[in-house]
Amino acid sequence: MTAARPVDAAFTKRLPKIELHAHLSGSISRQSLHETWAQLKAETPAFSLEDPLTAMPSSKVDYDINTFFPLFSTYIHHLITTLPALTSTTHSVLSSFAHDSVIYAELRTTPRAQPSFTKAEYVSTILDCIASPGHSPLTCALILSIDRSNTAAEAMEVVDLAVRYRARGVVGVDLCGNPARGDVGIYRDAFGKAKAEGLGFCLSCNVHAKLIDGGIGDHHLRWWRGKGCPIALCTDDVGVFCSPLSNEFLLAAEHFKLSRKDLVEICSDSVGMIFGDDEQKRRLRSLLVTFGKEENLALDA
Ligand SMILES: CNc1ncnc2c1ncn2[C@@H]1O[C@H](COP(=O)(O)O)[C@@H](O)[C@H]1O
Repeated sequence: MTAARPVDAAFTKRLPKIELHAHLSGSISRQSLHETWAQLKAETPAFSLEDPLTAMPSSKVDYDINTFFPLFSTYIHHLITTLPALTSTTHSVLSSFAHDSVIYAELRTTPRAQPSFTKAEYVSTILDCIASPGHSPLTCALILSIDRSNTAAEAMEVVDLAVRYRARGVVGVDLCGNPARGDVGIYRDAFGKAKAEGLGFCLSCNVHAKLIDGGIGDHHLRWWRGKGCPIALCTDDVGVFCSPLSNEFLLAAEHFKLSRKDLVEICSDSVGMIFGDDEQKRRLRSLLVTFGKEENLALDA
């Protein structure tokens, strides 16, 4: 029977997936970073940053809590310093998700200012990319992150930007950055305002950066699934860890003995967790139902 066929990479690739936790700068591929670097190098020959293909070799994915966060603060963020670079890297992220059959993504990013743009322009430019056609059937929403290195005033600025750009697709705020740093208590007012404004927020951790003990099999997915809790599989930083969402589904199927039907059900559960509106939820559910029929999977109604 079709439903009993084992999960394979082709199945998880074509499965219409929901990405609820991806950091924008961490989702940029090495190739896209390299193209940005080459452009900067051509414009400014004195530009001294190392080529991403050398600084982040494709075989290197073993970043841990000590090396992961400095990768952004000392390197990746120094490559995205112009609005054209932000635009091209954002489009490359959207295109990669679309090619991996992601049908809805909530991208998160910390508003950053540079000499050539303000934090508001940073957010607005990303929203322009998200709104532009060309990545169908992927649709995206934006979550603005408070980084644990932010001051209380900067955190409030993030929430103010989220409120200002809500009508253009900002759906929530989150807390990101090195969990070993800072005192999150200073963000009480900022999160209080986000809550009062009805913005969504969520938090996470992962295996690769050694933010949990053990390996994939020890992930808390097993515990939550056993409790009947809906779960969502997400990538966090596909540009750094090189594990697209389709691969996360494949790993989950292998390590937790999940069937094709289980994986579609995880996607359906994820739909219930999006910050998007009911119309968006209906669109995603309909795509999943169609997929289930095409794959001959006996899904619950
Ligand atoms: C491994 N799990 C994680 N835990 C916590 N924070 C993370 C993270 N992965 C990424 N970030 C946060 O996202 C920023 C990069 O994207 P943006 O420049 O904001 O788009 C990083 O600086 C880090 O603070």
